[in-house]
Amino acid sequence: MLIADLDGLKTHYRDDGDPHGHAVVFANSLGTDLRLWDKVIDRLPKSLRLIRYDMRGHGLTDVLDPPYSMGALISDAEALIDHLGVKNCVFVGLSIGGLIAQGLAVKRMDLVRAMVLSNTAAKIGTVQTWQTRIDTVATDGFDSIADTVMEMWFGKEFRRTPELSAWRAMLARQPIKGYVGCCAAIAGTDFYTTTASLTLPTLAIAGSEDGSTPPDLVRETAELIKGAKFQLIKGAGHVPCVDKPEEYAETLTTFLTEIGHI
Ligand SMILES: O=C(O)CCC(=O)CC(=O)O
Repeated sequence: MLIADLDGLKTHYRDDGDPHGHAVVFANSLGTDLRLWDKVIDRLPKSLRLIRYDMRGHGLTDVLDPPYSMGALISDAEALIDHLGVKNCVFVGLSIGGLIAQGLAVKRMDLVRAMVLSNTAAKIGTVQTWQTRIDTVATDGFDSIADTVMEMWFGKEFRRTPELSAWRAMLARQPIKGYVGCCAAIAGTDFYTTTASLTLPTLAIAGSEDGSTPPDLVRETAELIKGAKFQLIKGAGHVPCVDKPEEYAETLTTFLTEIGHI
């Protein structure tokens, strides 16, 4: 098991593939851990260096008291990448991970040469919707939101499979402090202006059945960035790396090839 001590924050990560290969760094969505990427990593060329981590308050990474700021989540990603001696990675961020990608690309152009904004936007939800989520989870726990969240996370077809219960369990087993801490970070983030200043190669991915960041919202963010590509995965929900992993890996591989990362 790999743990990096990032200025006191013990961060759980995995570093797979070729240690000398071009690096791809993956950042998770809210309420998930790094297993989110298992099916995609298995389908990517092993000539790549494939790094994924549990963000603060999630998985096996330290849980600090909430609230968290988006700046802190971006600094955590930055510190891990520096710790691993990586430069010029492609940063793949899903939902809150995509907010981290946008912030990191603005802050550290030397670390990020291209980004994949998966099921994300420059701004997700409103302060009010996130405050309601924080209050509900803090008072009633994950059972009060889990069924609704599963409908947002996965396309209809996948929700009929037995695997759904495992993802529901992953959500329910996240530390509540970590989850609400990250909800607060999303609530306070609006990257419209800074993301519009970005010029790095960008691929935006949306799921046609995404109930959290619907395709039009993802497309609107892609359109802020000159030259960004947009790919819709049909039948996928908010986490297409889980419910449509073949299509996701293929889309990612095509992009990595186009930009000369493979
Ligand atoms: O998935 C995320 O990182 C946050 C966006 C969201 O609304 C998904 C959810 O509600 O679980």
